[in-house]
Amino acid sequence: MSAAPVPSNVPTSAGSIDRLPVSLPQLAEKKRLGEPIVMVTAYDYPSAQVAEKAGVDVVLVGDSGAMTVLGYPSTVPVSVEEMLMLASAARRGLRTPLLVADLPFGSFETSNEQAIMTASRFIKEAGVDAVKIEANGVAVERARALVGAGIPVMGHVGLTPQTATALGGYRAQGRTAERALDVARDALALEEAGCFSIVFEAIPAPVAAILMEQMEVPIIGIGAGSSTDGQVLVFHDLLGIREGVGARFVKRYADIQDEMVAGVRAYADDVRHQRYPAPDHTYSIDPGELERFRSQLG
Ligand SMILES: Nc1nc(=O)c2c([nH]1)NC[C@@H]1CN(c3ccc(C(=O)N[C@@H](CCC(=O)O)C(=O)O)cc3)CN21
Ligand SMILES: CC(C)C(=O)C(=O)O
Ligand SMILES: [Mg+2]
Repeated sequence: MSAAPVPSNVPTSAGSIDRLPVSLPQLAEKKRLGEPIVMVTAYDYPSAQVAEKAGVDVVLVGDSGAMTVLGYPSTVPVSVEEMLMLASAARRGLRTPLLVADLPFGSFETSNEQAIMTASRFIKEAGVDAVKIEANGVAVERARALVGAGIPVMGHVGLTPQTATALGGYRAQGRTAERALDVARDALALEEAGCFSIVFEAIPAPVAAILMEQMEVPIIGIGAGSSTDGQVLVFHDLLGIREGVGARFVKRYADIQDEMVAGVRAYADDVRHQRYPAPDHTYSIDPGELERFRSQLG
């Protein structure tokens, strides 16, 4: 008996029944045991495969992909359709890590219904395990609604790039007592709303450390010091695939852009000097067939 055809909108590796992703309880257990949680972004099939092979715990299809792979000047313009394409591609390259996708700006703020409809698309069409939303005036209510609908939600506080204009640009947050209290309120409210984990982005390390005393869910930091339960970095930043965003939290572990430029330059050089293609790179044809072809062509 042959299997029924898979509808084109069903992610084939995504929902695969033999997949055993990192679970939410496993992340909570890592926090309890003090084992750091490793998260990295990925935006396509090869970057997801790299994250998988490197053995990370969580992969984030960040809306930073708006900037790193789509070339937008900020994360704000990226659409749900674009994010779904990135997330679907990442999904096909992953088995084990938990896959989380950012809900893009404008895709969840209007109503709880809009948030659930958007998040459901990420889960059903792209096969993600959870969604992430940035703190804003409505995020707590949306997080509660999403969790109530059975959708795992990661929160994001501190520097929230989707509302960076209101925050004064891509600037560290929580640098006065009042502003640190704002970050604390966001984090505690998102936790109370049912988020299984929260990202702390660009806040002073001592502020994060004090907040950590109160947080019960796993906290993933980026520019929040070493007290958090895990760390996240953008794939293209840590590998040097693009020029950095200039954030002090970026540590570069490779210079892949240099290697990629060198590779393409060597290829261009080979073509221009007729070193490529070599005979090994070409296809043969039976000499008789070739002679018939030549004579019939006229
Ligand atoms: N490639 C990339 N990596 C990221 O980490 C990232 C994105 N894109 N896009 C969305 C946001 C934007 N992010 C950023 C971008 C810049 C700074 C930055 O320049 N920070 C400076 C100024 C700090 C301040 O003035 O307080 C720094 O020194 O860290 C921080 C976070 C983090 N996210
Ligand atoms: C930096 C992480 C937390 C993020 O939100 C993204 O990559 O979009
Ligand atoms: Mg993001």
